[in-house]
Amino acid sequence: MKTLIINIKELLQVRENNIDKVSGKDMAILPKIENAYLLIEDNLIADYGLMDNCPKIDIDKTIDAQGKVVLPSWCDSHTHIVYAGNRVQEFVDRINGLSYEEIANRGGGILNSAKRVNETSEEIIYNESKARLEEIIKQGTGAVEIKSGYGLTVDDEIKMLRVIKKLSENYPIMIKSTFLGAHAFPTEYKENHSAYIDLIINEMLPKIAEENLADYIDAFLETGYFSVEETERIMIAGKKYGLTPKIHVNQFTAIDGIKACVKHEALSVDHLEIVTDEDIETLKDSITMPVALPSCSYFISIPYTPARKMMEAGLPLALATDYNPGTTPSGNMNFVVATACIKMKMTPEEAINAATINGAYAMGISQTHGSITRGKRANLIITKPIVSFYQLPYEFGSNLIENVIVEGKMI
Ligand SMILES: N=CN[C@@H](CCC(=O)O)C(=O)O
Ligand SMILES: [Zn+2]
Repeated sequence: MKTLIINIKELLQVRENNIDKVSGKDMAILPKIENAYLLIEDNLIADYGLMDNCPKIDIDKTIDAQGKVVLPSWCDSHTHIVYAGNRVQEFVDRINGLSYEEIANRGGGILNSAKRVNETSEEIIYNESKARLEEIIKQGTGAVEIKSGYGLTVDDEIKMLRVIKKLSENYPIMIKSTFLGAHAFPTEYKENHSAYIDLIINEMLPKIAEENLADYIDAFLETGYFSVEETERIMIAGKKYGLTPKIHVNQFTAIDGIKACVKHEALSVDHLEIVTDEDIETLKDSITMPVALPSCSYFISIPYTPARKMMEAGLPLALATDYNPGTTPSGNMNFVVATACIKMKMTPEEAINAATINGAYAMGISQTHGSITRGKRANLIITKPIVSFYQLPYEFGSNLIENVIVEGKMI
């Protein structure tokens, strides 16, 4: 099957030779071709170039993109879209003055969602989660990482991971699965942390590995959650089963967690609302991708990741949604990109690099996703007619996406 997109006003993120990520000053460069064509063969990008060189060959379908921008789909490297119910009441409680911490201390927060997962069947959780997945696909997400972490028992963590697996079997987009048993301590382990970590290591991990249910391992490294030492135990154990760490860290406090994550070669460190100069030094020359989650900062009114400072220090940065019922009930990557521009002062070029190729890196798929490169997956966003790609973050509340293509097929 051959599909040809013609008359593309701007074809963005064109990388003749594949790169795995962009860092520092290079983040400001978003290579593009104006008045371009793009040829898709089956599920892959076969060719692209100037319209003047558009191939005259037999094709099955032509799409005229006059006035429109085409770019690689968003790569959302951090979500928790498998959950049950919602936490609308906590949202209202926060408006009325309670903090995230106060709500968690009353048994709300992550433990609230864990209770809901426990009471809800796998089938219902699947149905609720697939609706979220379908929504983000329409919003331009072409690859997504999904975490467990609202189970917190052997059976319920496995239940969540099975739902993730089923989603990846039933939907065409790339889904990477992350085991987040270390998301919070269940009430019965509040005074006995090491027993819960033993449960993760000795019971959850072997079962997850046996059923091949996860690609990555995560922990919430934060004051009041998992300490540096506890997270190190989790990272070491996960690696024994081939699960690379991707860690929640520096959301509310900086407690030297990033150093431990870099030491254990985490693929990404995510949140980073609070970042010290030492953290930045630690991340330099590491393989670990810093990931910012601006919709979370927006929703629970916490600081934004200091993106400019990090990029000026030469670091790469990825952007993701953090779609979850507590701190970010939105999986809209367009809003993430706009908020990064508006609140974190990232340029549109930097934000799009962060949401495509760097997002792909943060879930280990930058060889196949995240740029317009021959041989990569044909996962594309086609916008409505717009003046330039700058209009995407500028009209932050509008849906400027006309079509999405996943694995070569229009959705
Ligand atoms: N911070 C830890 N985990 C999630 C939120 C968890 C929740 O409140 O349900 C996050 O990334 O923001
Ligand atoms: Zn998260």
